[in-house]
Amino acid sequence: MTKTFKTLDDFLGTHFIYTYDNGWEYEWYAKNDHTVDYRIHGGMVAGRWVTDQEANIVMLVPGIYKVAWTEPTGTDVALDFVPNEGKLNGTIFFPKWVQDHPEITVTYQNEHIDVMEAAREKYATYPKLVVPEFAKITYMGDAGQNNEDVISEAPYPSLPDDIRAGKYFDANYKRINK
Ligand SMILES: C=Cc1ccc(O)cc1
Repeated sequence: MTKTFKTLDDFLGTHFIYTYDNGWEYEWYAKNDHTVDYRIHGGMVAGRWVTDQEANIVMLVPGIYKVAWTEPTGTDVALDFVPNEGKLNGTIFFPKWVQDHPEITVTYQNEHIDVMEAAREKYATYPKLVVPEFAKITYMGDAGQNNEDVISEAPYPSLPDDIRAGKYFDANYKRINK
């Protein structure tokens, strides 16, 4: 993708893969102006994936976007995308229980909201683990808004490479092997 991002509309519908400087690899999709989907390929909670997470998404100045949300786990996230420079800055605020029991969150969260809510009541919230990192964007795709094919299956090891190699989506940004 070679476009220059100028407006909020340029950002909405964009699909990203990026690697944080701590080595954690994430895939994230701006599904529409209040919704995000993501998959986690590397790091403390690799294997976790989420669709239809409500988020606040704004453009700060042309081409720079801020996204923030709070999750059923109690994890809070703030991302600042600078796609024209191929980078972002993310801060994740993990409750203590996610640091202590990351495996509970490694699932398709949408089917286990009750498990997340029970864990956040049962285990400790504090002290939180704050992870502020820059990331380099390794893939950008124009998926269009509300595309349910973008984040539609569990992460597996070659998935980011398959996407980057153009083997995962067809010309209409639909999954090839569904
Ligand atoms: C905890 C979710 C999350 C999603 C994307 C990202 O870049 C950081 C955190």
